[in-house]
Amino acid sequence: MSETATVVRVRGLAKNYGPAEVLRGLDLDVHKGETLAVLGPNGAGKTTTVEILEGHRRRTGGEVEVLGTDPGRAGRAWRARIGIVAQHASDLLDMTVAETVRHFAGYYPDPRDTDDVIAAVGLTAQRKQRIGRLSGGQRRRVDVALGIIGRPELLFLDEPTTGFDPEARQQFWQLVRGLAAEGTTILLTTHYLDEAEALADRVAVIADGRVRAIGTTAELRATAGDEADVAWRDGCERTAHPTALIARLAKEYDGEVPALSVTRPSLEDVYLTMIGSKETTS
Ligand SMILES: Nc1ncnc2c1ncn2[C@@H]1O[C@H](COP(=O)(O)OP(=O)(O)OP(=O)(O)O)[C@@H](O)[C@H]1O
Repeated sequence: MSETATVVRVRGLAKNYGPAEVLRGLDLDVHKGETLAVLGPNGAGKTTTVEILEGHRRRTGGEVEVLGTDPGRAGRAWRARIGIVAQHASDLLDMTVAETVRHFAGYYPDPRDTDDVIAAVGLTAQRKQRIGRLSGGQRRRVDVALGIIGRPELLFLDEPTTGFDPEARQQFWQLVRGLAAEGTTILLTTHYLDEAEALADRVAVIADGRVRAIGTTAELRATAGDEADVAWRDGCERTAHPTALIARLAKEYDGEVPALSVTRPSLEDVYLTMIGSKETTS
């Protein structure tokens, strides 16, 4: 079965909102056990794509298979195999953290232990606090807890760390790495390139309703070619042959080149070029 290797298979996905064509032939595979990060500018269609994969939104056209099933027709058993941390936090009632997580655990056939999950998201001290009295970042952690309580095979994380302080982000990254190490397939959308670099096996860049590029961060960086910026006290130059330039400079200066630096394009530079907000050469 295709399910063993490919957990998500998308071909020619199209989505229109009225006259607006948001997705226009999007192709994407997510392999079993990998963490895939989806990047793209505001309005690129990341949430739309994720919600179609979750079965929460209808598509206009194309083929979609998630865990071997069309999410548009999937039932309860399929739903129990996926976990969702949506972009907009579920605003939950007057219940405490522990009550809420326990309540959601009841929806799944083989849930994780409630206290373990609360500890994993760093809310042990708040377990008896009402959700309404938590900070924004703490509420987001509850969302994460609810997303993983059912021991999902496939976890969707839509901008999960928005509003997290730096320490909470680091803790969350550890948590995601742990889930990945247990074999969970993870599809993550993010605006943070460092988050994509820290967590993702592969990165997909969505722009103009399609996947513009997909690969490891090293592969995406390599699309920038061999060019590097060489700068020194008396000048700077962009070149595909930085070593040769430095050798020449070393001769000119007869030894140490003053204030020498070599800079390769960052993932952010490559990304911004890809989505068209930055020129390739300066
Ligand atoms: N229910 C809707 N009705 C009409 N237009 C919508 C609807 N939902 C989304 N859109 C539009 O579709 C486009 C894609 O939205 P989507 O939320 O998928 O983008 P995104 O890549 O997740 O953006 P962000 O990075 O800002 O979260 C946007 O132009 C948005 O305005």
